[in-house]
Amino acid sequence: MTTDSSLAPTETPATGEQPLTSVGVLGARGRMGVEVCTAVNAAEDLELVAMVDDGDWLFNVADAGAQVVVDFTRPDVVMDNIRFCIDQNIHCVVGTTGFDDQKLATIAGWLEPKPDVGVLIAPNFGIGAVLLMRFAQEAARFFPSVEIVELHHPGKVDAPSGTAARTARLVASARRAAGLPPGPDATREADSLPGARGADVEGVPVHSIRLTGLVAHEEVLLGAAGETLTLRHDSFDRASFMPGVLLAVRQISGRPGLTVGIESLLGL
Ligand SMILES: NC(=O)C1=CN([C@@H]2O[C@H](COP(=O)(O)OP(=O)(O)OC[C@H]3O[C@@H](n4cnc5c(N)ncnc54)[C@H](OP(=O)(O)O)[C@@H]3O)[C@@H](O)[C@H]2O)C=CC1
Ligand SMILES: O=C(O)C1=N[C@H](C(=O)O)C[C@H](O)C1
Repeated sequence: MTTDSSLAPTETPATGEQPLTSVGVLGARGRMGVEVCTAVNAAEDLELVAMVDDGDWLFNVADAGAQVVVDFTRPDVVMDNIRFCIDQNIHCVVGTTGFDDQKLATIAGWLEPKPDVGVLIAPNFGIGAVLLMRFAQEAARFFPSVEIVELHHPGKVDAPSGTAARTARLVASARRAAGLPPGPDATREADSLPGARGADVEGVPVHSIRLTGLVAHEEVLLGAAGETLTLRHDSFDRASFMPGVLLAVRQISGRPGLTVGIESLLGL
């Protein structure tokens, strides 16, 4: 165990005579990759067989016999990595961001001739962040105003964050299902500076902050007459993502096809 989380799904199962699951990590020297390698090394039922940080060495994960690959790389390379793994019959657990419906459909198409291969893509492996998304979805229809603020370390390459984009889509979808307009009740026409009101994700404003000292944080602000509700999640350490990553690594071989998010693995 690499974390002090008490959540049952993160506990290393008793191994007995079970064979170890061979894991390869893509982006192994990155901020997340280092943490994943440490977590896999510490898990009694998993074996770290390949660490890759360069697309040219991708074949290493296949040569090393990886059964599961964990990808924390970059939005511009992750599709090639997933394609390679599917072709090699290797299950994928993907934390890299940047997926839209079109890319997910492409991956689903690649999986069609490979009925035994599983790909799980999660914009956030933090249990608290997953719950925040669920709570925001639940609350969205009760408030005419919803805005999202995501706050991250300055090295983050993408904006808005994958988590904020997914939260906004879930909120918009919950509001549509309730017969409400997806976005807030505020006007945007009079913005005097472009960007002052944030990015527009399916009608929901998303504001991105990059600040030294931060890791990964998100707030969903909901407003109605005379009241507001603020939902906030903070990842102060990348260890917060490891229980979710290990849960996915352990379950992916039993979940063929494409899975988005770890909600179903958590029974949500
Ligand atoms: N789902 C979740 O819970 C989380 C998701 N993330 C996401 O994970 C991704 C990575 O984040 P982070 O670790 O901070 O980023 P880093 O930049 O720290 O790490 C990315 C790593 O990937 C390497 N890399 C680049 N191209 C390839 C390739 N073709 N094959 C293998 N490795 C490659 C990079 O090497 P080099 O530097 O040499 O280019 C680098 O070491 C981002 O999309 C981020 O948003 C982050 C945290 C949690
Ligand atoms: O880059 C990060 O750090 C993170 N990326 C993910 C995202 O874009 O949502 C998850 C988490 O916010 C950390």
